[in-house]
Amino acid sequence: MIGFDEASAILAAVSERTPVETVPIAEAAGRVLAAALTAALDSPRSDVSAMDGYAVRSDDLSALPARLPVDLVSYPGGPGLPPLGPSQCARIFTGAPLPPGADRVIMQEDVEREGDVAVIAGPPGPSPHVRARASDFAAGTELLSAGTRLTPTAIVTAAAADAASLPVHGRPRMIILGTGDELAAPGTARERPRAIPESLSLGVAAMAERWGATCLAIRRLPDEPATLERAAAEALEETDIVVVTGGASVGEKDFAKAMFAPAGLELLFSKVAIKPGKPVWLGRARGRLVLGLPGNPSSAMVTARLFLVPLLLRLSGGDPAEGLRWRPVPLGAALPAGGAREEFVRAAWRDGAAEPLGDQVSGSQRPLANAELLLRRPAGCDATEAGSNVPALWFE
Ligand SMILES: Nc1nc2c(c(=O)[nH]1)N[C@H]1C(S)=C(S)[C@@H](COP(=O)(O)OP(=O)(O)OC[C@H]3O[C@@H](n4cnc5c(N)ncnc54)[C@H](O)[C@@H]3O)O[C@H]1N2
Ligand code: MOO
Repeated sequence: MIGFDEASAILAAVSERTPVETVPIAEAAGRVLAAALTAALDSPRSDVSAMDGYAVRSDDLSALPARLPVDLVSYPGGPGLPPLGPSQCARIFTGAPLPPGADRVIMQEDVEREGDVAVIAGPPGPSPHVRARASDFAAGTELLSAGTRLTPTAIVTAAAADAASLPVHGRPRMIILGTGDELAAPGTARERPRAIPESLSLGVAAMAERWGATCLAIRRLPDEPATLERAAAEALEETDIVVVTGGASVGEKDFAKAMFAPAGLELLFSKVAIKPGKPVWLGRARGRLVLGLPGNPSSAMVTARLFLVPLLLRLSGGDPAEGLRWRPVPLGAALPAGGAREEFVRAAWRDGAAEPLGDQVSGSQRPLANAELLLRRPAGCDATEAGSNVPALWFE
């Protein structure tokens, strides 16, 4: 059985990417840029004021107090200004262009007005309060490289470059096939004596959408081979990635892999030495990726976070490692020594520390309500004391 890092490396090496499309910048947030973006203009476009105040020539402040007539006014987006002559000043506002000749701005809090004259009594501070032309970036500069995810902050940079539309990878389209005779749509399980609510696909779909995928459909299927094979073939026609839940193990009705056999399933990995989620598998059929998640709900959500999220990032042109940014967090309560498989402990975030949840049973669903973090514990690790740092991921 391979380990988590090995499985992650196999996953990160898949070559599939969604096609590139050009979308209006207003629709590009969250996507991955498919080409480098260069600035169409300088920023700032000219020397501009960083404060509301008065634009002056430093030479005019050699004798204080300086009494300078306010002969000009400069607003952001206002008309161009004539040069500032000796012993003149300009009223100016934050972001407005400095008139030619001015080289610093005095904040209005440091200026007294006597009618049309500005009186500057004290020496100016060290900052000229000027943002120089192109000091942020110059036209033609590469601001974002291909492969950059357009986060809420990066989209501001892209818009500042004066881009109207952006070439980005498509959102990965996903279909979830939930297998199991016992499964019923939530709200209907009580109508059949041995049915249980099909809970998993909703969590998997929500997680995938959060990470940029579009869930085209959730299909709940009985453990019936012919039906499953038909559903597998159909899903492979329609989507970029198929996620199958349940039927991953060795039971007589575990058909998740078998249902893709007529479509020529090639396994990339099957079974990973992790707890929970050992039966997780990844394959390819008819040129589409297929990810199999175990049916136990906690196992399924853990493996969705650890494998589906990086896979969606990869498909959408991004870096799968973006999805696995482990950060050290202090442990709120001691943990016993690790077992034979690498373990991903569900924890809540309480008072600035990760508090391991009491119920770590992979079939449990109630603890998922409070599972905010996954804590990574290597196989065979020593017991960990409260207060020690452990690597953690947000479980969302
Ligand atoms: N002999 C062995 N038995 C099992 C092994 C093993 O190695 N040898 N592995 C165990 C582990 S670990 C896991 S995890 C489970 C995973 O099994 P399956 O993927 O085949 O899952 P199912 O049997 O279909 O279901 C397990 C459990 O989860 C419930 N379930 C399934 N799908 C859903 C859903 N969409 N929503 C809510 N609940 C769901 C299902 O009713 C079962 O209770 O296998 C162990 N067995
Ligand atoms: O891997 Mo299973 O997920 O331990 O229950």
